[in-house]
Amino acid sequence: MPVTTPLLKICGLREPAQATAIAALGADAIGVIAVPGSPRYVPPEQRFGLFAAMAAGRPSRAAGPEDCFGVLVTADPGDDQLEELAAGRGHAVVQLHGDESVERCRELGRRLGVRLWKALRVRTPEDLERAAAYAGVVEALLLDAWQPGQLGGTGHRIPIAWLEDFRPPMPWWLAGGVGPGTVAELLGRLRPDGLDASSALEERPGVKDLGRVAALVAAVRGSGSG
Ligand SMILES: O=C(O)c1ccccc1N[C@@H]1O[C@H](COP(=O)(O)O)[C@@H](O)[C@H]1O
Repeated sequence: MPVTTPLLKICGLREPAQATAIAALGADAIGVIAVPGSPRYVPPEQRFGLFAAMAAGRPSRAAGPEDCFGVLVTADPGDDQLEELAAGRGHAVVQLHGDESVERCRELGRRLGVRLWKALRVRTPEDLERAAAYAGVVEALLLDAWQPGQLGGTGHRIPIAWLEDFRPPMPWWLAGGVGPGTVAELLGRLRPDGLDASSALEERPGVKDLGRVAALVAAVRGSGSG
């Protein structure tokens, strides 16, 4: 049976030139961090420039299903932040990386008018049982490793064995320590719809090593026949 190649998101960019280069290398999405306190935080007034730079690097220069799209990463946003997260600011998706309940996700979906992904930070295998409740409320789930005192961008991995039987009723992305050195093992054992990579590709927080990004794109594209 043919194996579908997962989509690839490169997260935590801060420089427009990197957004252009990474879209041109063939990433399916880029992520921009809107979580204050993160070393990858980008203030609201700089985000549109990053997504516009990404669009300039798209192979076809026209948005289509196969083109690179923008993801804005937030965590437990308050109502005073909704304006900066809403549609029309260059991103197609808002990734909710905090402790957002199903009800809060439903409300945010109504108020933001963008596609939503819910990140679950997985501390134990039982945490995976929370996934199904988000079906029909968000477009996709993203699994990341739980770490004390940090929301994301930690480089820590979820044990693969916990995920081998994970079949949520919606698309799912795998994050946490994804890089060119780990992708073969991941895709040999798991079938996520997408992979999300950040700190394993970095020279320093927010600055990617483009050689490592290219190696990851090649490894993911070489992983399947679909
Ligand atoms: O990257 C950050 O600094 C960050 C801060 C707050 C919430 C999420 C964040 N990043 C997300 O973390 C995962 C995994 O990153 P890594 O590959 O393990 O470094 C990814 O989904 C980022 O979107």
